[in-house]
Amino acid sequence: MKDLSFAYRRGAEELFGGLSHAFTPGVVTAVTGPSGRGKSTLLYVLGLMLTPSQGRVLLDGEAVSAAPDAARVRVRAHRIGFVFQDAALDPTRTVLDSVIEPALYAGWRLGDARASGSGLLEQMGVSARAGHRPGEISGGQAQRVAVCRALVTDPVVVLADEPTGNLDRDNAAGVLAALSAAAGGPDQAAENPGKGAGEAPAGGGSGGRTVVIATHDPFVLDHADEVLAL
Ligand SMILES: Nc1ncnc2c1ncn2[C@@H]1O[C@H](COP(=O)(O)OP(=O)(O)OP(=O)(O)O)[C@@H](O)[C@H]1O
Repeated sequence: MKDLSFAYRRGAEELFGGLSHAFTPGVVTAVTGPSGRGKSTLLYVLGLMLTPSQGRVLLDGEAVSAAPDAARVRVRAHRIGFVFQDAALDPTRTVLDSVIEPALYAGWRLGDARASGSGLLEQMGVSARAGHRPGEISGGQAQRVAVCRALVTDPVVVLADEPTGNLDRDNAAGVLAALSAAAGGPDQAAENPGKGAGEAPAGGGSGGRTVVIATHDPFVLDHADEVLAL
């Protein structure tokens, strides 16, 4: 991101104040800061759901935040995975249907989406819950399912908003290990041997994925490769 600022309304407080940072594939970056400073908003801007009021989001050197709507939608669908706060799974869908939805939206064939989704659920240790609905699984399982959903299209960027927010230490370790494994950097999972941790293969070519986590959680801050304070 380059010189990035965002305001929810014209004349409203500018968040981030012209922030620049190069996120690196294979690296897990934790974004932290006091409540209300704009951690979630920054993730939405990086995820192309909000448009910066100043500055740019660049992906492989391309100013994707300034691209026309259709191109932004394509980048979001194919290259970015998002873990929403509190998992935010659709209560009416089964776990597997929730996981494969982004792949179907990105135009994948049903069989390919199911294969990718089932494989991820297996790796994350939640395949036994594939046919259940979110009301029938634990908070830790729901967060791991949300990580599967974010990874199903094999994106190069994974953005996670407070993914360990309401979890105990073991479940937080599991979710963090899954995200570290997704990054595929040198320290992946080895430092975070959480219970039931996933071993999601790193995508995005040999350099792995770029993983950005908005968090207050001291456990995540301790184990992230780098910390960016807002
Ligand atoms: N949709 C919105 N419209 C207007 N203002 C908003 C909107 N969403 C958030 N804000 C405001 O923008 C600021 C940043 O909010 P944001 O949720 O990004 O902060 P945060 O650092 O993630 O906070 P927390 O740690 O409490 O989750 C806050 O002042 C918030 O009230």
